[in-house]
Amino acid sequence: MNASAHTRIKFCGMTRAQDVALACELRVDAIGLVFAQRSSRRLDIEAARALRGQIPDGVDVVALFMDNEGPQVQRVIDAVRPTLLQFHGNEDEAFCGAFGVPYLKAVAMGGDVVADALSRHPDAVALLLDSHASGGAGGTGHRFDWSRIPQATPRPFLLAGGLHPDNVFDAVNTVHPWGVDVSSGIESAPGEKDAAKMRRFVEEVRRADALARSLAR
Ligand SMILES: O=C(O)c1ccccc1N[C@@H]1O[C@H](COP(=O)(O)O)[C@@H](O)[C@H]1O
Repeated sequence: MNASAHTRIKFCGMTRAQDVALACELRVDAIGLVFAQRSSRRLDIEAARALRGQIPDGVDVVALFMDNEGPQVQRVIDAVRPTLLQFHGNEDEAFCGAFGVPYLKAVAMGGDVVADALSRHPDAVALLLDSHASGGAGGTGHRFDWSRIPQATPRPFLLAGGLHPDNVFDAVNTVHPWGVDVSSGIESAPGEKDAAKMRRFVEEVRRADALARSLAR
């Protein structure tokens, strides 16, 4: 058990100023802005720049891509200045590392997990274990079978996929992830976050952290 348990929280798919403001007030660790082509939460660069301007130093700004072209990724980096990139598609290590910005790499836990998928990105800051099958998008609200997570992972990992305020306490207690990532579980509609769900989600993660600390004493 970790005596200083602090599970990182990433709120993803933010599209509205009031949601970003509340996420910052709740002191989440990272805010995700989506640039994946097929997403209903996709932002254009101007909207993303405006939201980015609200986010204080110390909160990671994560730009999420899914098989976007390199020049598109670069345009977002130049205009939005994310502190982290998140690659959710079939991007290889060379592509992910080519932009000189630290990155998270999503691993598809929903299909046939290729044995070495977890080891392919030794330079990633962390892996993001999500419920999609390879080639599928995230942000679906579905969870995967957490028992598929190996005992030891080569990088720290964020747990994603189908998390919400009613299951995140169990998730943190069962899986002990480095962080949790949530999108639809704190929404009232795609891209529109629900203030009460955002608050409860953070409270439940911190309740799980407090339990972990008390068990470590
Ligand atoms: O959020 C999206 O629209 C999205 C689109 C394409 C790839 C990934 C996407 N989101 C990521 O998926 C996970 C899981 O989402 P959910 O909590 O199950 O709704 C989310 O954490 C985002 O990082």
